[in-house]
Amino acid sequence: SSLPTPSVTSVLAVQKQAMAGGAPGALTRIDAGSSTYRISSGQADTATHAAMDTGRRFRVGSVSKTFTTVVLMQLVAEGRIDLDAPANAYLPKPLPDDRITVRHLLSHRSGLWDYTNEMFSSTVPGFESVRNKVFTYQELIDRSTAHQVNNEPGAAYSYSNTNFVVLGQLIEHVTGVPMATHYQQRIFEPLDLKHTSYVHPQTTISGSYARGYLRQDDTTLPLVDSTEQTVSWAQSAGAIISDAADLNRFFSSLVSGRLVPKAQLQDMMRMVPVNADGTQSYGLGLRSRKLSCGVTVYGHTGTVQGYYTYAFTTADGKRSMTSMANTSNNGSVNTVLGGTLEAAFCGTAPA
Ligand SMILES: CC1(C)S[C@@H]2[C@H](NC(=O)CCCC[C@H](NC(=O)C[NH3+])C(=O)[O-])C(=O)N2[C@H]1C(=O)[O-]
Repeated sequence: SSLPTPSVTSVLAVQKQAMAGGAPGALTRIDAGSSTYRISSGQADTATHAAMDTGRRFRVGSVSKTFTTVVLMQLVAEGRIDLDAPANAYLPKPLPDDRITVRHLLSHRSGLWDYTNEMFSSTVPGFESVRNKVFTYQELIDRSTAHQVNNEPGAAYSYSNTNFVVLGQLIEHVTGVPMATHYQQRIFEPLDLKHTSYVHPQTTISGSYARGYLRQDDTTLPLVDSTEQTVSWAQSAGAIISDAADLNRFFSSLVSGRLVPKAQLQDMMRMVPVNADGTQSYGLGLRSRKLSCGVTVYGHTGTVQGYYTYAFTTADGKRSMTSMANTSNNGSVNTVLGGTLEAAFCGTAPA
């Protein structure tokens, strides 16, 4: 492709910066045509000092939202769900506003309040209070609807985990099939994503994986090992486990039309700017970022206790990158890690 060669030196510099900022380790995998770049730094386990390596699995957080969107859009293509119908037409218990459509949920324009704002207002106590809990979708939705909405349906973009918890409930209510089965049969098996799983509410990660470390709000205190958790607070909004190779294959397959028909893919990739300079946009369960070299990449980011993830691909799927740092509650590390996008797609060094 006409893209500049990825800069391994720059990826390494970004990962070293992330570690200087407090991440025990980081990994980046770039798949560019027939070339694969595997770059890892630091530790996957700070107790055993096991080295990070790009083959390790990790919790992907909100990258899960794109997987949930693929399931939903397949059901749209099958004529079972209408994007512009009220979500209440498909739910067991109505949302407070009949005007909220399925499309509003997928584009974070429903206005539904994000219950994690309250759940994690105090980072480690919040995490410790839910890490072994199992929630129903309805319990999470009820936490949201106890609060005022952020905006009228469709009136603004306001990112909310609630939207994708409602979508998980909606898909299960319409089909009578659990999300785990949809993910497995509609995505993981067809794409042969051998290292991707949805094991909610199991707390452990199987195979080779990186441990995750949550920074405390009092940053002078030691990191908290947050690896084992149910992620029941997120489920269809954030509970998938994967690795870099599988995420690269998922996003390149998505944009190459292997997961949803053209009409649905076009719907997903119809982007609305969500930041001041228009370099970041959101479509349906999908982010895009316009990079310094003029390339726009499509994918999603993830933040779950102990793990930051960037997973993006070019519009033609010919180059994909996944980058992960095994810490969270550390905004500067998250921002620094985003520099791998410029290194991978523009071949440039971090600013
Ligand atoms: C929009 C985001 C950033 S937040 C959303 C989702 N992750 C969460 O909602 C987790 C929030 C708490 C995580 C925790 N932080 C605190 O507890 C702070 N008090 C930490 O850093 O581990 C995800 O993933 N999305 C990211 C996304 O889409 O990129």
